[in-house]
Amino acid sequence: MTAAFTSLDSFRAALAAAGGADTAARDGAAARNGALTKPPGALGRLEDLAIWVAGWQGNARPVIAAPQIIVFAGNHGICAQGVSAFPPEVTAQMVGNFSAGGAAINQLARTYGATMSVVPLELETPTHDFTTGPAMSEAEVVSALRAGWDAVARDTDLLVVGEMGIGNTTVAAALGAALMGGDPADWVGRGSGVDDAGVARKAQVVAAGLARHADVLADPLQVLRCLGGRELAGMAGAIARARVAGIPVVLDGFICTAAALVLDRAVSGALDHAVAGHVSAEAAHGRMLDALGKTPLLDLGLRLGEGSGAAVAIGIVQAAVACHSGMATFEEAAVAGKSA
Ligand SMILES: O=C(O)c1ccc[n+]([C@@H]2O[C@H](COP(=O)([O-])O)[C@@H](O)[C@H]2O)c1
Ligand SMILES: Cc1cc2nc[nH]c2cc1C
Repeated sequence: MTAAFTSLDSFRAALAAAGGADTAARDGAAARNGALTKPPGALGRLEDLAIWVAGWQGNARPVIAAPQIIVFAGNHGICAQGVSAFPPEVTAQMVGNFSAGGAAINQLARTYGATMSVVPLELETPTHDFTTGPAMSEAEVVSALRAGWDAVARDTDLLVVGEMGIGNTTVAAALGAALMGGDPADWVGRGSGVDDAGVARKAQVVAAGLARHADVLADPLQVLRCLGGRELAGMAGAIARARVAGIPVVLDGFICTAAALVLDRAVSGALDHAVAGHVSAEAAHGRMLDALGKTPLLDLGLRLGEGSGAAVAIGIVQAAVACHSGMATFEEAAVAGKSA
């Protein structure tokens, strides 16, 4: 699926042109849900999830036969400022681990029958330190958006995007602060394990980035370019592609949601095709999900990234769809309906 955009403006236009869910399929699924052999509402949020998938798949009896997980990787100039507990080489080393099948996300992909691919984005060329200049040029951010767009397979029926990028919790915090406002200190956390001094450094770096790029804060795609990272742009490109293609998406943790937030702020309704798979232990994630009006499916204390929380939530969506599409109706099973 080759991307139809070559600039941030044409990316925004492609996203804005996306259609909505198929209301006939959604209404059909709601009617079917009401006829299934269970007390009304007894499957709770699973019922809403199945109807939501039906709308985006355009099928009142949806299936999840081809879930896809894509892990984007990128490196960050701000790592030189001591914002992570791990050295930046770990990003490329983990890409090797993903390719060899040794990471958590490999095991989760296999567990839920999802295909998994990893997309390293110029790891040997970290983004520019955003405290001294824009993280990326327009050509660089568009290239990463296109890599994400093109990575979505044609037959995908449920998409998870994840990331690997030492330093990227500081990037996500900068995006959160830029797009939602508030004190930089409230957006930063321990990430992959920094101490109190590291958390304080992260807050200073975010504050410096906001001051340096004050002139672009009103434009979400320029915020992505100036304060973001390649793996976040890759995720944003893939989520946007899914929106245009009508593929439902499960969002992962803090970094994935920050990338998604950019789309929501750039084009209203851009995340109508997305649910929140989980809430991360990184405290600011919950605030971001609240702002997006998304209630996470899981709260397991995860703070790994890689798409791991969303991958576990694939199982929940599969369960919802299996019940919806596989259950008998009261009539088919000759079960008496509610008497009063
Ligand atoms: O997904 C999350 O909510 C999450 C929370 C904390 C850390 N991470 C992962 O840890 C890395 C970033 O942590 P850090 O401390 O280097 O900014 C990056 O590879 C993320 O995938 C991910
Ligand atoms: C080892 C390691 C694995 C990861 N997976 C996602 N982010 C990560 C960060 C680190 C440090």
